[in-house]
Amino acid sequence: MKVTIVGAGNVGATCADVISYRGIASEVVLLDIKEGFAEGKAMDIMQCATTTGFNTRVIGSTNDYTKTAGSDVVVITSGIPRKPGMTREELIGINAGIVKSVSDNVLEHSPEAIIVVVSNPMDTMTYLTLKATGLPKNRIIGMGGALDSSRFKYFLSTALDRPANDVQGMVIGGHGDTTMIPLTRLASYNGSPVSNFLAQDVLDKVAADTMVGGATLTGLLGTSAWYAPGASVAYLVDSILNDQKKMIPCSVLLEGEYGQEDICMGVPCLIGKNGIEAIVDVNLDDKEKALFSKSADAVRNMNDALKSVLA
Ligand SMILES: NC(=O)C1=CN([C@@H]2O[C@H](COP(=O)(O)OP(=O)(O)OC[C@H]3O[C@@H](n4cnc5c(N)ncnc54)[C@H](O)[C@@H]3O)[C@@H](O)[C@H]2O)C=CC1
Ligand SMILES: O=C([O-])CC(=O)C(=O)O
Repeated sequence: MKVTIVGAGNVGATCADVISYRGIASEVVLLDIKEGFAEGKAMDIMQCATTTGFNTRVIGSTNDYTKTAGSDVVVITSGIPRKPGMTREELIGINAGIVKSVSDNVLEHSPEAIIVVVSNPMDTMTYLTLKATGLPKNRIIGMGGALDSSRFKYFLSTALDRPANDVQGMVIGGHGDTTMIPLTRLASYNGSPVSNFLAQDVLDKVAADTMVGGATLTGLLGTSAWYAPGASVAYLVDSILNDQKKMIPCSVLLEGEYGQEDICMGVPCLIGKNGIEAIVDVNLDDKEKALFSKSADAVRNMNDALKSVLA
């Protein structure tokens, strides 16, 4: 199976590293516009093959899309990341043009590919890719909820002082500092509601920390995070290529689901060889439904900025 990652920066290269290390795909192509950069990242990763023991072939390409031909999955991580103090939404002016031209190029050489959109603002970039390519909704998947949920489980596990892998939980809604919805009511510690173990004020803090998880890391690192984002993309790609049908919150076109139309936002999806194979209804309560609707208003507002790009 072949995966192309466009944008060999922090997130793209980490994703390639995790995919190869875990043997998720037989071939990974890293592509970037910076001369020699993707080739360098690919060579560096390949020089781990004998020490970490993998057989994936990773190659780099400076903007030559012929090398990406026949990819099963294409991941778009090209574009600028935010700096401390910025929101993801401020990236739209530069990233919209990049994501649109990249999606045109990848489809020319991999017309059957499933596209995973990572560049921010991710929900709007997913909507842009869907509208610009005209592909069916199952083939355009926005990655954000997998990462936000892993952060949610991290903060829950820290509050519980128990291992993160014993914690279950999901974040839906927009992938933004104010639009994420950590589903605290449904989160569990090995099947028991987390509210059996944590007081409401602690749960509220876990939710608040999750929502600004990306901003906190951006403040600490000077640019946005890459280890958990890259690993989250690899987790999603694994479920596609190996037809695992995992339930992962992803940004997908909503056509009435969760009360929304003509918008891409994070909802729980079954992810398999056809991409988005189903959207799962988790029965939100009235308070969660109100948060989802408020989040949709903000994402829709951002999508309005695409009018000139899509014209
Ligand atoms: N959806 C999510 O959960 C997350 C999204 N992101 C987003 O992912 C994007 C990438 O972040 P980083 O890897 O940290 O940035 P980075 O700056 O390290 O890498 C971006 C790469 O894209 C390349 N690039 C720019 N224009 C290109 C084009 N037209 N074709 C090919 N390559 C091009 C650049 O040369 C650069 O190497 C950002 O927009 C960031 O906000 C980051 C983390 C999580
Ligand atoms: O925070 C950012 O800008 C990058 C991102 O989406 C994340 O790490 O969640």
